[in-house]
Amino acid sequence: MEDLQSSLKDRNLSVSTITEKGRCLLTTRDFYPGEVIISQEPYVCVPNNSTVETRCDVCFKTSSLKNCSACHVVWYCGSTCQKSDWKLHRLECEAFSRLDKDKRKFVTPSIRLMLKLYIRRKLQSEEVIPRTATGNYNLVEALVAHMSDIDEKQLVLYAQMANLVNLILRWPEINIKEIAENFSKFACNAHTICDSELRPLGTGLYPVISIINHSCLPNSVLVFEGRSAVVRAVQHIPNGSEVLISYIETAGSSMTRQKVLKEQYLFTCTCPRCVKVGQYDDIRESAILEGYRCKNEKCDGFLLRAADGKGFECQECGLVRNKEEIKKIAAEVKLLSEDKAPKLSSTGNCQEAVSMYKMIEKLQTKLCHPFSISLMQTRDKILKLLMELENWREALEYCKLTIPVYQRVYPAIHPLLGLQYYTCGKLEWFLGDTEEALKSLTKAVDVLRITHGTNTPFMKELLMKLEEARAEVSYNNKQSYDE
Ligand SMILES: C[S@@+](CC[C@H](N)C(=O)[O-])C[C@H]1O[C@@H](n2cnc3c(N)ncnc32)[C@H](O)[C@@H]1O
Repeated sequence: MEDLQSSLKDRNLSVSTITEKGRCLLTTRDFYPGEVIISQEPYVCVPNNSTVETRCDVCFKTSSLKNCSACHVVWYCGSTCQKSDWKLHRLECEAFSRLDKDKRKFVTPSIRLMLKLYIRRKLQSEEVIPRTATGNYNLVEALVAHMSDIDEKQLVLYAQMANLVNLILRWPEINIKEIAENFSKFACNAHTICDSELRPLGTGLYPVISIINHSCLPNSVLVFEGRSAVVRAVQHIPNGSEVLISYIETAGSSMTRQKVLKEQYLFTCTCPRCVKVGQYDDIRESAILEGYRCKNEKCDGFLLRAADGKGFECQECGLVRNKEEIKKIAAEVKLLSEDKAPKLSSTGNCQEAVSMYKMIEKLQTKLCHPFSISLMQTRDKILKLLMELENWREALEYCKLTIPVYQRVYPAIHPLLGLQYYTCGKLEWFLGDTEEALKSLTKAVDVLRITHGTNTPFMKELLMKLEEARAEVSYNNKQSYDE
């Protein structure tokens, strides 16, 4: 802990404790939007490999992969990554090689993350690899596990997974109860590693980043540069403040956010958004984001349960929508969106998937408020499919439909909003509307330079596109002036 405090002191940070939250990370100077507060390499990480997608175990690339010729479980993109991983993989490889082929299919990413945790711990204690102030097993021991808060079913699952880890490693000194507790620690401390466009790639444990608590209105954002976790300020954070990130998708209503936080992270959030639960403004916002639309298509009022319980009443014009009618459409939406449409997308049937999602969109337009999050999510799916089909014009129409909802549900500096502006800009550029592209790319850069910095290949490409758009607009303006 002393090592950690002194390492954090050099970065103008310190660890403290808050009664209702446990440990927290505090600033010891002011931080400004876009500044890196802290970055950390993973203590352990794994790609989310499955039968449909495989990534290099070290850099998470998907191209030119070869699997380890001894265990056939782990994949690398080349000898550089393979060699850099050998000290750690050697022990894992021995263990996998002992396993029957049919047992190897039980080696999920979570099991591998645990195996890697124990291997790293062993190698550090034997001084085969160095321990550092921000990368050592003591920091893992300090993570919250919430063992007394999790339900019986979950405990049984963790115990089964711990047994499997024991079966694979076969180390006499192993403590199964401790492994089960570590699975619980993973559940509320591990982070999903994403690429710059926030597509999930893997899972990692970053024990210092894990000290940072949650807010639904955070002052910082966590992004990844390769495997490194980077926390940047999204607003001015005065000296002595708590650094806060969001653990979840914050677009949902307070009730939805609270439910997710309670289920996965086992706490009740009291951030400035959550304290408003039950207040009129919060009820109204929830009804807009997750509720139904008015029967009168021209009215954009929000609906609340009618006093007689038989329907939902528009708070603007007083019209009541029948509960049974709503139930019927909602059931249709559920069937199509949870079953039929995902099946079509996952089998690469893009055109048919677009048609199916458009049917869902039509139903949701009848059912939901125009600012509904589920309608926005359906349109986002259509947008992505249309981009795969290279139907730029229609994709742009869908992108434009989603932006007002993004602007409503996310703060002005939020990576998802920046990325949506970027998509819009790219589509406008492809379609030759350079002036509009310049506006959208400028908005994207204004957000993403704060959340993502300016040094990654992703940001360099965006900045280059912006420069190109600027040059083209000024060339076009000059041409029309000369004429
Ligand atoms: C990743 S850890 C954060 C660090 C943690 N406070 C600690 O002592 O190690 C996540 C856990 O911290 C606590 N936590 C995080 N944000 C919180 C908040 N806003 N209010 C209350 N507890 C919070 C919850 O117990 C949650 O499961």
